[in-house]
Amino acid sequence: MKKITIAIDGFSSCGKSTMAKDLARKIGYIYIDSGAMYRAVTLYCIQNNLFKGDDLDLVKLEEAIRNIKIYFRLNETTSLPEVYLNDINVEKEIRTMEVASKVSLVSAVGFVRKEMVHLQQQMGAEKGIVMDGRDIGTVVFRNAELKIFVTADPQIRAQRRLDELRSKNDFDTTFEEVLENIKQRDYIDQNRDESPLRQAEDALVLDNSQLTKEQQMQWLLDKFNYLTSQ
Ligand SMILES: Nc1ncnc2c1ncn2[C@@H]1O[C@H](COP(=O)(O)OP(=O)(O)OP(=O)(O)O)[C@@H](O)[C@H]1O
Ligand SMILES: Nc1ccn([C@@H]2O[C@H](COP(=O)(O)O)[C@@H](O)[C@H]2O)c(=O)n1
Repeated sequence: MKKITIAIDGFSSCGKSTMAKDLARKIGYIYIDSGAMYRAVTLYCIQNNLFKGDDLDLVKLEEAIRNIKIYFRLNETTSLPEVYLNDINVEKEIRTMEVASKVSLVSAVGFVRKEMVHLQQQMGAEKGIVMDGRDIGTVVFRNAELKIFVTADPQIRAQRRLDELRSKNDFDTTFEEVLENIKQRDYIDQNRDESPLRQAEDALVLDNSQLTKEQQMQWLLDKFNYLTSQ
């Protein structure tokens, strides 16, 4: 069967990667979490002291950006791609609240986006890919055959993320901190000049506030099956 490109965009912590990962596994496509790439650049900025508070040293970052090597490698046990920053697996380090609190500042920078989009387009050149993010259907793969825009109530998103943090033994972060981070990232992502978070005109919208993971997966699979049976 001819492979297609699937773009899943939407708000922070609304379940995009859960859906994208599950679908890719079911249909045998490559899965790419584009947010992990922006998180990896942010981790680089933190590790190299490019932040003074919320001020980012753009001159140093621009000098460094071409030497920041980001790629994915499959974890043989989980069969999921994991992100590498300059040859080090940083899959765990990029998921901290510190990175989450700074990533939208980094992803708003034009030259950072240019580099990441270029890499993402290379990864999807052969199709057969499910990529999730903020600008996949509007910028990275404008011609994607299937575009999904996911949303959910912020309070529900925050509770899901908090449950996840608790399951990873983070008992320090509060519900209010998670909610604030989600709202702040949504605001910056929607209001930045470079590729702001928008629903593509040809995207199908899914509000999964009241859906289980299984229900949202079935919804997505139905859309995929319908499209590829045409
Ligand atoms: N329908 C659902 N019901 C309950 N929990 C869900 C549902 N979908 C996803 N989750 C959980 O919500 C949390 C956030 O999901 P996920 O990481 O997939 O979101 P995301 O949109 O990719 O987030 P981010 O933009 O921050 O990367 C995860 O803990 C996930 O297991
Ligand atoms: N295509 C994308 C993907 C992500 N971002 C930015 O990265 C942040 C982290 O992404 P998650 O999916 O891991 O939450 C996100 O808040 C965006 O600022 C982006 O700009 N474009």
